[in-house]
Amino acid sequence: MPLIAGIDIGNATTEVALAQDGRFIGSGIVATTGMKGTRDNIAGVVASLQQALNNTPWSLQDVAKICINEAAPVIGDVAMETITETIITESTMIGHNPQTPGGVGVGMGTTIAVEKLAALSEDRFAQGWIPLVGEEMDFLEAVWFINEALDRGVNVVAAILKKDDGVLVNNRLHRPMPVVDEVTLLEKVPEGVLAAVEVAAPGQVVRVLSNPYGIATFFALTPEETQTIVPIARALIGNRSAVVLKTPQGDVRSRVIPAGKIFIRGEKRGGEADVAQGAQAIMQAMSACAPVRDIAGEAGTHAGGMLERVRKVMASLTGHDMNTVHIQDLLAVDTFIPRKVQGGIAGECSMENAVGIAAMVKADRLQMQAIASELSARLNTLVEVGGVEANMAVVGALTTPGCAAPLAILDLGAGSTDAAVINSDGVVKAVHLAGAGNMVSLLIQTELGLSDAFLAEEIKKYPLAKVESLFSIRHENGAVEFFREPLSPSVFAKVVYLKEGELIPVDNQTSLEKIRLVRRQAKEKVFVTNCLRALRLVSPGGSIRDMTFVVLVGGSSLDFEIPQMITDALAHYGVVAGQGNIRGTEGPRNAVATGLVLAGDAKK
Ligand SMILES: Nc1ncnc2c1ncn2[C@@H]1O[C@H](COP(=O)(O)OP(=O)(O)OP(=O)(O)O)[C@@H](O)[C@H]1O
Ligand SMILES: [Mg+2]
Repeated sequence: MPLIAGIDIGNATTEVALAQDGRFIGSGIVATTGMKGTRDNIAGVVASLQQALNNTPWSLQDVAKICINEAAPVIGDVAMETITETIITESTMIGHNPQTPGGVGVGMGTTIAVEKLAALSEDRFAQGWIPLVGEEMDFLEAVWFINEALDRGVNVVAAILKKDDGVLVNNRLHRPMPVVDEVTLLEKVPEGVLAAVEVAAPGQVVRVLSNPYGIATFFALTPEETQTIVPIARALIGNRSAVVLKTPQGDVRSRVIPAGKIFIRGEKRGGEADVAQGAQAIMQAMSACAPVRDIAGEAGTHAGGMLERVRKVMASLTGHDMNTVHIQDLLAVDTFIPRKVQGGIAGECSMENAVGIAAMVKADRLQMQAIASELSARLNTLVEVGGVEANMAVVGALTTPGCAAPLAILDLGAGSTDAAVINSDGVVKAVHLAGAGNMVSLLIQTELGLSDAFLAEEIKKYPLAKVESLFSIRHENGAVEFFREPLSPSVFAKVVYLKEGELIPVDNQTSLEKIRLVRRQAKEKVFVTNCLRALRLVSPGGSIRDMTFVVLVGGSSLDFEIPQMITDALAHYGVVAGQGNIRGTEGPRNAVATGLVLAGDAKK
């Protein structure tokens, strides 16, 4: 009864396939412990193996041989290079999304402390006035000041409040006007300067102040001055309310931070790319240098710092010298990050251009050998480093009913996207590329400005809906679903995701459409790009058209939309893609672990 176990240590999960006399008898899956390819993985390996054994009469002592994968970790995908930044050196705008601005419309006038309205001389009544209300003042008192001024004929056109009383104030005014509230740094708003205040109707966004020519019209700006306020207008796009102040010293600009260069050393040629040129330039340089040996960043820049960090983390975890850690692949994607506008008055954010990068470290056979020996000593069994993941994945994928060589596979994991082709003689060609599920979650998290990585992971995995009434929801595809029992008031009017029949609210002010768009784009940017890139590299003739069938395996092929996206993209090349079903029972999971067992068995 010799038992043999194949164990796939992944960036996210450690999977086990367990076989006895050439027959599979169990599987296990647990979250990977520690960084892939390091000693910390052992705890997860043991737990996963134990799980696979749980449904069998055997125990750890009965396992005669274990085959582990040659693991190449993907790290550094947390690094985002900001390439633009909006800086306001003088207080020149307020553009935020308070929950409750009051009124609607645009008002243009001079700022004044609310209590000073009473002291205005009559000849100044007609010019527009915008009172500033600090936190020490009760809203009723502020209303009294404004109404009293209006009654005397003072032309009050808008108001700016520190506290969140916008609606309370507006409801009591004798004349409707835009009221912006929650301006936390109100004391930084100078008195006696020209200002424009805009509040959009509920469900709408500001139109006048998010348009540079709109601002130029109000302040009678010259073409040169209009140039300098473009960043303000850009930062105000999508807000419900906005204030633009004209201060003589106002100095707003969008500047490009030197993001630095990336140097690529290929087997045949080297190349470089400027991070500020965006993802496309980087990926072009990458493909020109394929196959890549190592990647470095320019010293003293963001890019350099990021790639060196990757090397450093790996070196410290494996106890090797930094110079021996090679970065073998990198995926760059264009993205946006909400960044605090420097000099803003109400905690404004502006979406800045950025490049997200996932970097993969070359698998280190010696390191894997060390893990194998330690595991061997611990379990008192034979442990072998079985083989390269993608090669094993093909072997595993071939257990899918209806599959036979020649065949191509795509293993969509957490850290890497792997591809392999096997021809009719059984010869395998494989690649291992950086960027997969973790990168998608990271893009969702940053583009939606979520503080919580778990929420981003959930948004990636589950479809959205909007709760329209206590008895109905509208799914993201437009379908309406009714319920017999009333829904919980906690989800009312919220955007929710549907997880195993449960409605979970997304407590974020972003609209369903925006979340869906960000989610789908993140998946396309990572998986469609990587799948095409990977298939091109393994295709015998260098063209995706040479392939007919592609089997999708790995955790990310369980996604509710990624397989369709890839099928669609490959259909243009006449390639048919479908989800694998490993051993006819495991779905797209367990391919590498199953392949390790089969390869290990064959070696005997
Ligand atoms: N139901 C699901 N829908 C969408 N994505 C999913 C689902 N289940 C798992 N995933 C994603 O699959 C990924 C994990 O896949 P897998 O376990 O194959 O990776 P791994 O082998 O650990 O990583 P790698 O091969 O890169 O080392 C994670 O990014 C996870 O978010
Ligand atoms: Mg994997």
